[in-house]
Amino acid sequence: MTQRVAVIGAGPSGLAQLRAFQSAARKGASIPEVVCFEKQANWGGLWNYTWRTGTDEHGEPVHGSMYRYLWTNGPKEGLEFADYSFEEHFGRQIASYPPRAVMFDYIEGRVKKAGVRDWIRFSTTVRWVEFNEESDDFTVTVHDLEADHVYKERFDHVIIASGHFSSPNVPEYPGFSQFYGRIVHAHDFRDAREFEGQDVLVVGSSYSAEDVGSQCWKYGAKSVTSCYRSAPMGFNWPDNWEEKPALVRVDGKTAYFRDGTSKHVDSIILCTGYRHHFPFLPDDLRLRTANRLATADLYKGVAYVHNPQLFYLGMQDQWFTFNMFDAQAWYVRDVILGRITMPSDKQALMADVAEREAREEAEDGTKYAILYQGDYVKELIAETDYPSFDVDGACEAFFEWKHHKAEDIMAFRNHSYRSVMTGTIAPPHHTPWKDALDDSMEAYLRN
Ligand SMILES: Cc1cc2nc3c(=O)[nH]c(=O)nc-3n(C[C@H](O)[C@H](O)[C@H](O)COP(=O)(O)OP(=O)(O)OC[C@H]3O[C@@H](n4cnc5c(N)ncnc54)[C@H](O)[C@@H]3O)c2cc1C
Repeated sequence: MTQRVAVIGAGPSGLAQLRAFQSAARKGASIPEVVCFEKQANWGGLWNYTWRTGTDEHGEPVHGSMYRYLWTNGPKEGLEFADYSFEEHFGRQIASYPPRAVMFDYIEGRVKKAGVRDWIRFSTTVRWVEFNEESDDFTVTVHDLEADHVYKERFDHVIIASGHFSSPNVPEYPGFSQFYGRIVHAHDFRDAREFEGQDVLVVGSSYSAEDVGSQCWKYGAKSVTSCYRSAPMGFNWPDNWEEKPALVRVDGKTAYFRDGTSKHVDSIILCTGYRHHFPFLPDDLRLRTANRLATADLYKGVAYVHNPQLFYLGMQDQWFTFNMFDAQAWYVRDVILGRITMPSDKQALMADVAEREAREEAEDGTKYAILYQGDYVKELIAETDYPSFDVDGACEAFFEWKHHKAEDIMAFRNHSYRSVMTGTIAPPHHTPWKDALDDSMEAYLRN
């Protein structure tokens, strides 16, 4: 009987999985029946932008965490698909930090070409997955949101590609319930113009804090204050941006910090991260991991050690994104197709995880993390027919990116880098940082 594979989510990871199976089929392999369940009405995951916050048109939690004027944070040269370059998609090289509409178009271009849209059941949320010991397969319960119909199907393998930047981590601080400005998590941040003329407090010190704070500043906030738990971001911020140690409490519209200082604030944006959240999984199948390079309990970063018929994609802290998801998806495909044999003994699977964790813990620092993930991508692609690409070149692009941010955090997106697929250098782009209200693809490509 034909094997059946369920893929949960049609974001960049889930789409990588569909493309992996399609490319094997195109080369003549016999592949399982692949069904992808996507709760949104379109593909693209986080890159499928929505203005909505809270709940969607079906009353489901909104998945999107991206905002109106989001430009890629890292250079596109680090994430380019090895089987579908930006040049192939746009017919020419484009600048290194595209706005999200351009990224969506690029993501969509590859899967449109692959012709896998009809493998996806849109507006269909996975409600529950359980493993059947006797039949050695899974029962997946889904809700067709348009028809408002719940049904179950059986699958031999389940691949979780539901992302981990959608369920916000929302801390509580004394005085929040009395604060009479707006308190919003980055998950619900959509348009920086809302904060024009305001004193904005950004809680956190990672990418969200950096970019959301920068957006507020660029779109006219009166001042930005960011606060950190362990270390400041340390960039050369503009005059009206101040970094402070941890927030302790708020009183009225005054925020108090660990060093005893205080600041008037009109709005508070919590850039306090996300949780790995799988409300559709029972305890025995549910990944419990921090956002780290070596996820807990995943052999080769993908196969769930407690049930190796279950896979997770893209659960790592992400330096590499799209091409790492591809490397993982091709690996998972080849395990399912029987081209790769994983150890059958659980101890061996767990030993692999322990080794990865030990390596991650041996050293730290950004450069190390980038190299670590680069090595991981190399390791996986060496085992499959995913087109090999210049992973070291991608690491170089990330190093240059870090360097350019340290030089000028507000203008680092004006730099361009060399494509690791085609070798051409991206044209320069002058991101209009003060007034980039036209972030459409047309405006970008005109540049
Ligand atoms: C604000 C922000 C900015 C970012 N900027 C960049 C950037 O500049 N460059 C970069 O490379 N990466 C960036 N990322 C990282 C981003 O996580 C990845 O680019 C990518 O979107 C991850 O793909 P994914 O498929 O793993 O997850 P997602 O994109 O989150 O897609 C998961 C999909 O699963 C679906 N899903 C979830 N639960 C269910 C369910 N129960 N049933 C059915 N479907 C379900 C969702 O609807 C969604 O479509 C950013 C992330 C955020 C939050």
